[in-house]
Amino acid sequence: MPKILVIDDDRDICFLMNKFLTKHGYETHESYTAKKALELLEQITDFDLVLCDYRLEGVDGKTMLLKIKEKYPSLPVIIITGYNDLKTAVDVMKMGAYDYVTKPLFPEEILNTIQSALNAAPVVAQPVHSSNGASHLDDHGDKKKAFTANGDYIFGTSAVFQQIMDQIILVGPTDYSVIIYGESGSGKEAIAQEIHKRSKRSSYPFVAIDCGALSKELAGSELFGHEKGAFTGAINQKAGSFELANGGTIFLDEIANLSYEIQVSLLRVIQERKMRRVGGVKDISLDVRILIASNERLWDAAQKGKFREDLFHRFNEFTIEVPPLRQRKEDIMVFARHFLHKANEGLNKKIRGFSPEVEEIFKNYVWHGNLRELKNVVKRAALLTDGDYVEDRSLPFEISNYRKLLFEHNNEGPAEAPTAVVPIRDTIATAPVKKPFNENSLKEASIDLEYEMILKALKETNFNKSKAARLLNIDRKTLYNKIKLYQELNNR
Ligand SMILES: Nc1ncnc2c1ncn2[C@@H]1O[C@H](COP(=O)(O)OP(=O)(O)OP(=O)(O)O)[C@@H](O)[C@H]1O
Repeated sequence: MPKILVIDDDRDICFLMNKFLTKHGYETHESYTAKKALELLEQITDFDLVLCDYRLEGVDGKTMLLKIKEKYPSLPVIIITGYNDLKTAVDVMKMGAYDYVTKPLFPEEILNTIQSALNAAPVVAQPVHSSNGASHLDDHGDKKKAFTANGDYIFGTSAVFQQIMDQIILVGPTDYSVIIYGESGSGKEAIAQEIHKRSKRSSYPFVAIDCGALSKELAGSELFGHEKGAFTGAINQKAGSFELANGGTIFLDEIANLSYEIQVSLLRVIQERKMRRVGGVKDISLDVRILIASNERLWDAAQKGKFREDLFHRFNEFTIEVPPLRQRKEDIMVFARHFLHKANEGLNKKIRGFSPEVEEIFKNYVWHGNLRELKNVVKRAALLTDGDYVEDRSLPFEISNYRKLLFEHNNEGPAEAPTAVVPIRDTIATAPVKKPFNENSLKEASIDLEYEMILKALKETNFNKSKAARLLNIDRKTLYNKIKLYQELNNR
């Protein structure tokens, strides 16, 4: 029976999750505080999954995630977050969370996410064997059909995605290292998997490692393995990711986060094509293709002294740039339909598509969390849809009202004639993390609270900004200034 740790200071949520998950055959343990959760993780060492609220009293989700990952790097962690914290959710994904679910919580949605987290091999993705692809992709020609080999990976229709696809086709069969650049959730790992599938290594493992989630202390052991007794806690001998990937491909996500020492070891492994486990004396021969991903330009990181230049040159054999979803709007509905098709399968539903309003909203929304955000929004909307089409009422408030929430960003001129427009959603997405009870962040916490009140007033007045300002007992200009300040704070 899989063991799940639920961490939430809302006791009702813990209670309900406990009841619901137990009914579905899981053993659950709950904790209302970060401290107790960490104690539980010390006592019970065989949890299969952690479900953790982002805003715990005194500790934010990032710190909590780091602590969990420090001890159990491959334990899947699902973060519970409000839509206001989406930017933060994106960040925790970068740090190795498996996925996030947004409040209000829907048990079925959580169950779905838990099941896919438990079914997903945490590190080693199995070689893919071909099966029938998704039907709606068939009219794109043979070459491209191959991309649906596991029925899961699809291609967009934008010119830029076509170009990415051509690059995958070109570089896939070679043994080149590839650097994949792109925002979080834009599909870098999916591209890496596709490259692997198209290589002669496809029947060997594909191992994905999130370097952002590796603590400095454990990174060596995670990547290169360790011998029994190599350090305190090394109770057994363990093979590292490189060894597991032997013959196949290793994907190092957020590579710039690796410490300098590990970068040195990595260079040695690449140059000599062999490695030693931590505490080991025997060399192990390696034949592994390395694919890497980064949010940050590695050349820039090298200039700042954060990333070794020699390592950069080793990897810099081929580069793929994945633009954010908002810059390839033609892809949005292609992916939305694909995710709906997958959600239908998972939920045993037959939703036929999206209402024209939803399509319009999707095309105009900013998608800071890229494909991952789109996938989660579609999954939830599918869950809430009873009819044939997904309607806008099934979307999160911030998305369905995105246009209404467009906010003038003009301090001086009349509000009616704005010179620039700043989507309020941007400020939501970059909301600073509230750190209650921390003296230093008291100011941030109060700004955050102000922002929530502003959003509430806008909702209550149906987005009439003058009325909202009156309700808040401030003038319109002050309202704009507050939003501007909020955004500046978040852009720091
Ligand atoms: N071409 C695709 N077809 C189908 N699903 C995709 C495709 N690309 C990405 N996805 C889905 O979108 C989500 C995000 O993709 P992925 O994990 O590859 O992004 P990423 O850029 O590696 O994110 P991060 O930097 O946060 O690790 C995943 O659930 C993935 O399955």
